[in-house]
Amino acid sequence: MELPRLVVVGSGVAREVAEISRDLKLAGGALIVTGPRTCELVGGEISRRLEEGGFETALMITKFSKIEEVERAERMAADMGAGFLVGVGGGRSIDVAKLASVRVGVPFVSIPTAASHDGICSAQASLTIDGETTSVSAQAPFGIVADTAIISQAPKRLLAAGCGDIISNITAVRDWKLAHRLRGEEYSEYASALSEMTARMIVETSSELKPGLEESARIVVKALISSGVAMSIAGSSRPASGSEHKFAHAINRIEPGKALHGELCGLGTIVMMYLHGGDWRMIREALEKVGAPTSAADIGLAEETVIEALTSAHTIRPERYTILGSGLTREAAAAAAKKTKII
Ligand SMILES: NC(=O)C1=CN([C@@H]2O[C@H](COP(=O)(O)OP(=O)(O)OC[C@H]3O[C@@H](n4cnc5c(N)ncnc54)[C@H](OP(=O)(O)O)[C@@H]3O)[C@@H](O)[C@H]2O)C=CC1
Ligand SMILES: O=C(CO)COP(=O)(O)O
Ligand SMILES: [Zn+2]
Repeated sequence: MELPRLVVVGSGVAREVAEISRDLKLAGGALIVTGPRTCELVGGEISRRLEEGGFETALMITKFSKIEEVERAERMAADMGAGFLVGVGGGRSIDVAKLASVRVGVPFVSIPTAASHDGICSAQASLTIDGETTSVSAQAPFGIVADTAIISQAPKRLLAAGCGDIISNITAVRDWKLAHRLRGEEYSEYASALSEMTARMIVETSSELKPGLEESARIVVKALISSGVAMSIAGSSRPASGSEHKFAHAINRIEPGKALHGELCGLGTIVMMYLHGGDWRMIREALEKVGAPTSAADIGLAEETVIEALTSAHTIRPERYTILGSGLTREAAAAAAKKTKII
């Protein structure tokens, strides 16, 4: 079980990045992997603070979490002889830095700029390899620096997406239990209990979570970290990624970049909860309260895309057994989507 050495969550903590790096006994240059927007907002500042603290830095701007970008980061890290990698931004930048760091054999520091995904703390990286979203074993961040002053100022869609990614743990755990019972898949009570409890806490506080509030950013970031710990306990993304994630990945395969990861996972959770015979209205209400989309129309998806994703989702990572089993018929997919009002 790989867990971070140090997790710092609070207002203004990004300013202490050099001191935190020294506390972690990090040495040598830092390759900072960041996105175009997040570089402007935070990445440049992190670089300046590290340089002032005596660390040499180089910046790599990435737009895609693709394996080619990981290879580019590896080359840049090797050229500068980086002692550690830093991911500054959303899930894509963090995943690229995370996987490149383990391939180079150096530690990795995670600096999220939004509470939008639970890869902040996980030891997995989700990347596009040969056009497919693939979950790759990487390493847990050595340190996490989550500055709630920065995170609370991110666009409100990102916070809502983060809630969707956490709420999706409810169906992910149901799928895991099903696979354990039907297929004898290895199962961890601790990982599943932590994952489920984290999701329940977000459902219970959903009416209090407001964009722009540091307290809300803190609650969601801590839940995302907790979800990442559940993945570390399991040694895979199983406690946080089931049928609803397959649906999200299927949508991305049909219409890439149409919506945020957590938004699609939230939408998928509504319909997968229905298939599990659970309280899908409770999921829908919680998503509504946090301002996340609850229908295809909310994110500009065509009904046909949703039906196609529902009927093809089981083909994604087929070894991961879920409620989708060997697939839904077109009629069943359309009926489930209509019943749950996602189309
Ligand atoms: N490894 C794991 O365990 C997990 C990985 N993931 C992966 O993470 C990704 C999803 O992450 P997500 O963060 O939703 O998506 P992105 O990384 O694509 O970020 C979405 C957008 O938000 C922008 N952004 C981030 N922070 C701010 C901010 N403070 N202010 C303004 N804009 C900001 C980014 O800017 P910029 O253009 O600068 O990047 C980007 O354009 C997916 O690829 C998913 O597969 C998700 C869950 C778990
Ligand atoms: O997104 C994840 C957990 O929230 C994990 O991603 P995968 O679906 O790629 O395993
Ligand atoms: Zn996810």
